[in-house]
Amino acid sequence: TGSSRPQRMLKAVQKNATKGDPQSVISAIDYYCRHKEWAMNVGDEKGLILDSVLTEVNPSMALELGTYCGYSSVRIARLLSPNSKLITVEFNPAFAAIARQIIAYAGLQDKVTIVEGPSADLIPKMKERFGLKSFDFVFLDHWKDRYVPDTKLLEECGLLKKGTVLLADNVICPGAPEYLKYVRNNPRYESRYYKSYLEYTKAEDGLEKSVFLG
Ligand SMILES: O=C(NC/C=C/[C@H]1OC[C@H](O)[C@@H]1O)c1cc([N+](=O)[O-])cc(O)c1O
Ligand SMILES: [Mg+2]
Repeated sequence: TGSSRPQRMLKAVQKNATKGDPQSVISAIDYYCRHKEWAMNVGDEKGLILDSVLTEVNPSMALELGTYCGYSSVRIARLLSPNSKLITVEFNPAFAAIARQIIAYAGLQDKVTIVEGPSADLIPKMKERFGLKSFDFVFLDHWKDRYVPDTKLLEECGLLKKGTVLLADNVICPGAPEYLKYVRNNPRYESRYYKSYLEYTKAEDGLEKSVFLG
């Protein structure tokens, strides 16, 4: 049978990007997905907002829920300080396999740990498995109906600390209405919306940044 969209994305990276150069990997994926075949990467426009929030937070320990092909893993990991780490959770093994190769092509494999499986099962095991106390930054980009339950789980597992920043993709399109209600009417979060566009399209979408107040 034919190739998959993630496999074609990896091919585009191998063909058009420079090994060890994260920016060229990002540009190759954005070019492919804008001109050849759309894919659900956070993309270049929302990616600039992700970059600016990351630069502001400068996290030591970052978590990403929803790796897909690793585009945002590369965007995040390329901006991390030395010794800072990204843990990224992906449910779909085929996606995880492609992401591993794209992250390695960018030369960021030492900063990124991909964990395969359902976020609901993996989050409660994070402290013991990675010897970490809490996350400074969380990027939510997985199934939109998992944003609220997984945020509550992160709270319950003591994985958020005062000042932890949650950044959620797709709060408008496809939409995460329950999540917006949860973080916006919650005294434990200070939330704001960054208006942008759905990746590679003219449709509205945006990122919600929510600071956990402890
Ligand atoms: O479903 C989306 N993301 C969640 C992905 C879910 C699937 O990929 C990761 C997970 O293992 C699952 O198999 C999504 C969808 C659109 N979209 O326009 O449909 C745009 C986006 O940025 C998105 O993150
Ligand atoms: Mg998304």
